Amino acid sequence: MSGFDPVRIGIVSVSDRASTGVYEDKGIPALKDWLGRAVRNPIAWETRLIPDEQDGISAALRELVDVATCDLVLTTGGTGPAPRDVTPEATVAVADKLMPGFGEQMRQISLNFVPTAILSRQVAVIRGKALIINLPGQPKSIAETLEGLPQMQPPVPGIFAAVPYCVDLIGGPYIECDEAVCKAFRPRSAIRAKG
Ligand SMILES: Nc1ncnc2c1ncn2[C@@H]1O[C@H](COP(=O)(O)OP(=O)(O)OP(=O)(O)O)[C@@H](O)[C@H]1O
Ligand SMILES: Nc1nc2c(c(=O)[nH]1)N[C@H]1C(S)=C(S)[C@@H](COP(=O)(O)O)O[C@H]1N2
Repeated sequence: MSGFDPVRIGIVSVSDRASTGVYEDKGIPALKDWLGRAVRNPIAWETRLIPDEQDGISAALRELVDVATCDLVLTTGGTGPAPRDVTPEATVAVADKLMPGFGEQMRQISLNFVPTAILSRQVAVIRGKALIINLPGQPKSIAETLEGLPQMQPPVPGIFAAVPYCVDLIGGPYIECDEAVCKAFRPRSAIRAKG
């Protein structure tokens, strides 16, 4: 027994071209790589590679939360202004609650990497006992937004620092991070004593 709660994580790569084989999907591997390094809990993965279709994206999110019982779902792609970029609309359509701070913080972080950061309309929402977060489609933006720039002065925290406590608050598993990758923050009263 590892002593860590098991966590079920859904990953949705939204890309017309990757889902039809025009290019290889790099979104799912990039998310698995970063999360696999950052999260110490045993992870059960649910992955989906789908085109930029609003109803299909919403259906995948509903299925991952309601049927596959994911605690956390991350999407990548389809957050921009192009006509087929509809991931934020599909995500809001399945929301019980909006969590605007995630999108605000991601755009701030991304401005340190690209001047076009504000073109991402990414959102985060709660559905049931799951947190759903949109990330941009550029595979490199995954580590950029999740990890931030902890070495910078002053440090820019990545958005994943707030994910474990958010998941606590909605009744999910106690997520623990490898501090070398991500310094998660919880108020002292919420930190679980080591068993
Ligand atoms: N799943 C993916 N795998 C590999 N590269 C990707 C992926 N998604 C996006 N990219 C890269 O990031 C760029 C910007 O992503 P964006 O989501 O805007 O793609 P897009 O232009 O809408 O095309 P598509 O939906 O066909 O991936 C793409 O042009 C592509 O180079
Ligand atoms: N961290 C980060 N954020 C980023 C980018 C990036 O390369 N890195 N690309 C930007 C660009 S160019 C666009 S158009 C928007 C939307 O991207 P998407 O449509 O691929 O989701 O994300 C923006 N946010």
